[in-house]
Amino acid sequence: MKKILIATKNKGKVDDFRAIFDQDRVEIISLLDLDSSIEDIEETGETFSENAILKAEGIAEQMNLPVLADDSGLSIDYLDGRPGVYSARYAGSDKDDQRNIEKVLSELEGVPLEKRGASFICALAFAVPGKETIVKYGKCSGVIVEEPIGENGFGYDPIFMPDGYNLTMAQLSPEEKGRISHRGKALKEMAAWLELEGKEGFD
Ligand SMILES: O=P(O)(O)OP(=O)(O)OP(=O)(O)OC[C@H]1O[C@@H](n2cnc3c(O)ncnc32)[C@H](O)[C@@H]1O
Ligand SMILES: [Mg+2]
Repeated sequence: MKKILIATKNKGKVDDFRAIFDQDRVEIISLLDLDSSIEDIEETGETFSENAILKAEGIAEQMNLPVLADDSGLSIDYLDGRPGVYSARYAGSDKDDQRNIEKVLSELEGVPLEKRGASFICALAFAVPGKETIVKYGKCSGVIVEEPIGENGFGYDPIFMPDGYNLTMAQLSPEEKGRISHRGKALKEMAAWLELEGKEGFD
């Protein structure tokens, strides 16, 4: 079985990737499965793609292995694109999903639904030691609802209702989320590109 290393310490992201890949053919491993001697990569970039490349190349170099990394976040129209690249730490350095959600909801208090448009964005980088890194993107548009609903997923999923759904992302099954999410779309683009180029693909 093929193994893919995802350069993330976010358990929710790892679960998302596991739901997207065919688990009988690909084993997903992440930084959570490796010993902690791996140096943390600082996300010093100003864009999703810069940070995705930093993470993928940083870990690929340390491990001498091909690595996938995603940098992602929520861009809210009414907040001029915030929290954006700062999504993980929007309410503080402890990366607390609950507090991040509360901050967003308080900033949108009283804002009507038609002005609550938002998009999840994902930049996905694939780094192979000694080769040029590839980056692909995915976007999922929707609205920010007024109260958190649902138990699945992670991050801002309970307050994000994707276009065409009457459910929040946290009410969708992991497989359904993978079909429509920013992460699922970026991964599909990446897989298609690797196939097109005749490169060693994922599955
Ligand atoms: O950097 P790694 O270790 O991968 O983990 P992270 O959580 O710090 O990941 P990012 O730097 O890419 O920040 C992404 C944040 O954007 C939000 N986010 C991204 N994708 C999401 C999704 O599918 N559902 C809900 N929130 C998401 C969530 O708050 C994430 O913590
Ligand atoms: Mg991060």
